[in-house]
Amino acid sequence: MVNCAKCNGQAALKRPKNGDALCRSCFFDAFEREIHATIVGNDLFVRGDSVAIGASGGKDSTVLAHVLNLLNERHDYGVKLVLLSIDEGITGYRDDSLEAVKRNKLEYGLPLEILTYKELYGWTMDEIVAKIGLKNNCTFCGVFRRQALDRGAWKLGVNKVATGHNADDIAETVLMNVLRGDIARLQRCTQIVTGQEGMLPRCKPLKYTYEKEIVMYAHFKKLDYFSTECIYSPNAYRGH
Ligand SMILES: Nc1ncnc2c1ncn2[C@@H]1O[C@H](COP(=O)(O)OP(=O)(O)OP(=O)(O)O)[C@@H](O)[C@H]1O
Repeated sequence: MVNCAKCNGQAALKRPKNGDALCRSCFFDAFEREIHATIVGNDLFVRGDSVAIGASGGKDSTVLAHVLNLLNERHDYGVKLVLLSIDEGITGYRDDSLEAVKRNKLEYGLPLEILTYKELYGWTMDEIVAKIGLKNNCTFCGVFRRQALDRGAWKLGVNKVATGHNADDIAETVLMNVLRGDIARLQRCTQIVTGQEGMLPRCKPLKYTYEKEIVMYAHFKKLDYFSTECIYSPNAYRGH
């Protein structure tokens, strides 16, 4: 038996982040404390903020919604949280993942707003892919989503957006920008708060959280999320 490095009980995992052997409860504690430290250390929220959590139904945004809701109560941030989902119109993917978001809305007691590409742009991603095929479709979708999240946030009257981007996502983005030689983006992409002119600030509370630990946390906490990859992303540069 391996002992928990914190409480000496039975360890349940070895943390990918630092190799510590921890029991479940000490892992939850460390995981949540680190996200709290990121929020406080970077002044991500101030009392009275209204924050839309970009909720895709995937593991990252589900863990983000769960942890923000918990920390907001535990540490009395005084922040109003709302779930904001964008339905890109991808049959067999987003329709299923949005069902997970709807269940989370009930579980966490948070309001949920869903905006669709169809109503915003007149096209679903299914229709776009039928027209342009599986080349550059992720680029379209990414640009649309960024704007859709912003429009949804204005509609909800919030002053900030939080997304579930994690440390692995950011490392991938750094690598992609190096390979593309995109110096401007390389500098921007590691910032914890972004927001181009005229857009609401966006923050990434999971910036220092490892993807593997997010999966472990979601698994041990039995969080309700949808784990399939987008059916239209096999050619995406990120995956490559
Ligand atoms: N359809 C969407 N609606 C709302 N927010 C989204 C949507 N897609 C992505 N996001 C936001 O952007 C973040 C990063 O997007 P990414 O494509 O990595 O998400 P994912 O793999 O679909 O799901 P997740 O990141 O939740 O595991 C998400 O964590 C979420 O906050």
